[in-house]
Amino acid sequence: MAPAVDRPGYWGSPTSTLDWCEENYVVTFYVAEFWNTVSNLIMILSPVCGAIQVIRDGLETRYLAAFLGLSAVGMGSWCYHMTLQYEMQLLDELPMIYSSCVLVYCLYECFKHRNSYNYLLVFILILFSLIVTIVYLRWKKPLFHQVMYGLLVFILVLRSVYIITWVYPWLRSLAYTSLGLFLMGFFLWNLDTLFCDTWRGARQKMPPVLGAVTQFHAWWHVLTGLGSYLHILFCLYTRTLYLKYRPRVKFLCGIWPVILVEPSKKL
Ligand SMILES: CCCCCCCC/C=C\CCCCCCCC(=O)N[C@@H](CO)[C@H](O)/C=C/CCCCCCCCCCCCC
Ligand SMILES: [Zn+2]
Repeated sequence: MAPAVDRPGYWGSPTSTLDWCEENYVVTFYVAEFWNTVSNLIMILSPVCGAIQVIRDGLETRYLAAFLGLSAVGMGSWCYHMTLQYEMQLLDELPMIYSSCVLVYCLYECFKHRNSYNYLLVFILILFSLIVTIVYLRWKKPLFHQVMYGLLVFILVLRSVYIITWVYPWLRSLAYTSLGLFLMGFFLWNLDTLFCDTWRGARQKMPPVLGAVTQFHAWWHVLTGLGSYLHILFCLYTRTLYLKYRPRVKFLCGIWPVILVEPSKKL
């Protein structure tokens, strides 16, 4: 019998430049990396809930773009891990850059008047996205994408630290929870990549469901999905606080955080 990692499946041989630690086509013939695929559900569905809230409260379109961007990353990532095809990998990785650029815009423009637009920043972010896209299409090095994405995250973290240090210190817990989840996800992403042989060996000795717990790339999806969702809430809270809309965090069903603003204060 061929080793689990070489098992053929519905989508043929992988053409992506990255194949993750999860063994291919083990759970089903139709999904290359089952756990890495289904773990995207949280990244797809939670921002949909945020987007509905933005529409319902008539908030700025940029926040709708931020939530839908995160959902698009989740859908792209679903397609990529399901097929391991290069085109699907691009659907996962490029929207990570675009949606981070949307967040950079939101977070750096949060202390501006309502209905104000910074066309220069829009131009710079579109140019950056275009350059990253063109270079990455020609120079297919995952490290290039990772560095560019890491740079955007770093810019977001810097701005968040500025906001919670100098402007709204009481938003610390939201900002730190978001960052903590994100960094924990990144730590597991590294564990998955660096010690893959160890996890594969361990999984062979475990019952399948327990083995699924060691799919650390899937955990990275869950934790960064949650961290990114909370980060968008942080941006939205900062913005609506600045505009004096009296935002408050409400927990739907007692667990799921959303931002509510006063009905009379809609944009
Ligand atoms: C304060 C928290 C910042 C939150 C940033 C929110 C940015 C939201 C934008 C997009 C959401 C992306 C969510 C992750 C999707 C993961 C999809 C995925 O797994 N893609 C892989 C393929 O499946 C892809 O190849 C993976 C790329 C990983 C890149 C890792 C880069 C690490 C960057 C970490 C930098 C930490 C910097 C900390 C500075 C203090
Ligand atoms: Zn992934």
